[in-house]
Amino acid sequence: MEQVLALISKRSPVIASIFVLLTTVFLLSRYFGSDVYEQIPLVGKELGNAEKRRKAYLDHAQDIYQKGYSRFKNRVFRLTGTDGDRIVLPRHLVDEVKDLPDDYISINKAFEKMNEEKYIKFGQNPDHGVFLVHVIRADLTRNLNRINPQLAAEAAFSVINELPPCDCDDWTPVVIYEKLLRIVAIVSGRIFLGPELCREEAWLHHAIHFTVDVFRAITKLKQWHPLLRPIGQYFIPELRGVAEHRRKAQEFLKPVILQRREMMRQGGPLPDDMLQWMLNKAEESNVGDNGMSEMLLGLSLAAIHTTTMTTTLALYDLVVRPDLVQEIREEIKSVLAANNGVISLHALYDMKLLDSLLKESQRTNVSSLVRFVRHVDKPVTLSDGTHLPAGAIIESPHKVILNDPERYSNPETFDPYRFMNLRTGNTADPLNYNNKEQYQFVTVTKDFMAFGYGRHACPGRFFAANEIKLILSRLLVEYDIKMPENITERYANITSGLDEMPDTTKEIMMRRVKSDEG
Ligand code: HEM
Repeated sequence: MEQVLALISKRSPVIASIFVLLTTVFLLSRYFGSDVYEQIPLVGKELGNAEKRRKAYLDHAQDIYQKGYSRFKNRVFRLTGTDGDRIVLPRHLVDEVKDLPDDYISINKAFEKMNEEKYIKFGQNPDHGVFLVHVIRADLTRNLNRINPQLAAEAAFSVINELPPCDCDDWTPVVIYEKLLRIVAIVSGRIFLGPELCREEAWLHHAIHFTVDVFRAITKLKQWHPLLRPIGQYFIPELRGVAEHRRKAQEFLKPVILQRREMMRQGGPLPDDMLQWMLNKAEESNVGDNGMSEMLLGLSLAAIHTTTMTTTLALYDLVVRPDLVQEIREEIKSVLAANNGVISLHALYDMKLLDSLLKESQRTNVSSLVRFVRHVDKPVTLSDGTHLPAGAIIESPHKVILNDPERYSNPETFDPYRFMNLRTGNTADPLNYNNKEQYQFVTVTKDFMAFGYGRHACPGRFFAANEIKLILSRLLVEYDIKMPENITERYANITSGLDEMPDTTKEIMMRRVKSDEG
């Protein structure tokens, strides 16, 4: 070894350093791969050492979760992910830990690890996260009824403004993800920053690309071994993009925040948007201007990517089913007619087939194979005797649960009516919920965690659900959609590690509905 080192260090000190580093990584990965959680069965042992299991996880994580679930459905098991071992809890134990205090089981530390905080540098003070969730619950969700007309107006405007003209007589190919990204950013921005700023390119560009670069950078970082990520970061241009977009977005927000503070001092009427609701509470919660702009960016990050992905996935499911497009369009039109043409909260609630389609789309396109990811801050012993050591990552195997025939009959079939029929009692409920409204799109249960579970379940889901329904209903009333010539299959999702994402490069064909049909 010494001879090898001497030889290469003579030639190049850089190569020598890399050699030393790789050797260290190899030795450490053997160490980290050793059974630190011996009592918990390891799935995928036969794949080889920790590094081999990590690589297998990047390529076919779903098979490993499926294997673990088939063997240990109601027991704890573990597997090796991109960042070391992960402990997978059965549903009844998720219910047990969800009630533990945050200083035992933390979502923040899990987010930091999952989202590579070390390199992305969200910079979010944990108190800001608590503040943001509080404003979303107390102001955004509680006022959905009041803000719905603004949301509906912005959806109507931006759908037509952002999509190409798509002449009524000609089908036009549209890369729909790109368009939805802008539409979602504008419609969300209407409620986050108000009607003037939500369409400002200076904000839109950086809010959108900050979000896109963050998620791309995370995916790329995960390809590197954890110990090599300090080097890997320099090969990921999106990380520089993240820093640049954050800086530019903050430059944009600074004078906006100052102007709002001035308006508050003058005591005149104040805007009715998320920024203002946050500013109204900022003093009592000790949040400064920099924290405010960090939070607005964090809000866009939480809202834009998730909402765009969910809408794109549902459209991909819909566009290959022309009869369903027609049926949903008729539902929208009849609900509109019954509500004097106004898409009120009540009207959205009545769109039960659309709601069911969205939930079935989430069931079959999971975005992430796991949910309820938490970091164990203080050791915990569960009722079955399992010891969760401090530092462990725990989770629920979301995708395999959604494909378990005991919970969802014929899980391999995409059934857009599934959740509508369960809600109305048209099909028997294998889960025997007392309240069949548990099958609504926004409801979280231990059998359906698309929006998470427990006290940290997504607080923005009510807003997101309304926004998605408003955008899709406007799009379907204004446009015909179909697949391009000679393509009949739904566009396949792209998978890597835990992620299952829509292919964001795909086109669908669009045509403006002739006005007498509209
Ligand atoms: C379809 C769109 C969305 C999806 C699929 C989604 C999904 C999720 C999930 C899975 C979590 C983690 C929950 C857990 O682990 O228990 C979460 C947390 C969160 N989401 Fe969403 N989300 C969406 C839209 C939004 C929107 C529009 C907002 C803001 C208005 C938002 C704000 C948040 C926040 C602040 C958290 C952290 C909650 C906490 O730490 O307590 N999300 N979301």
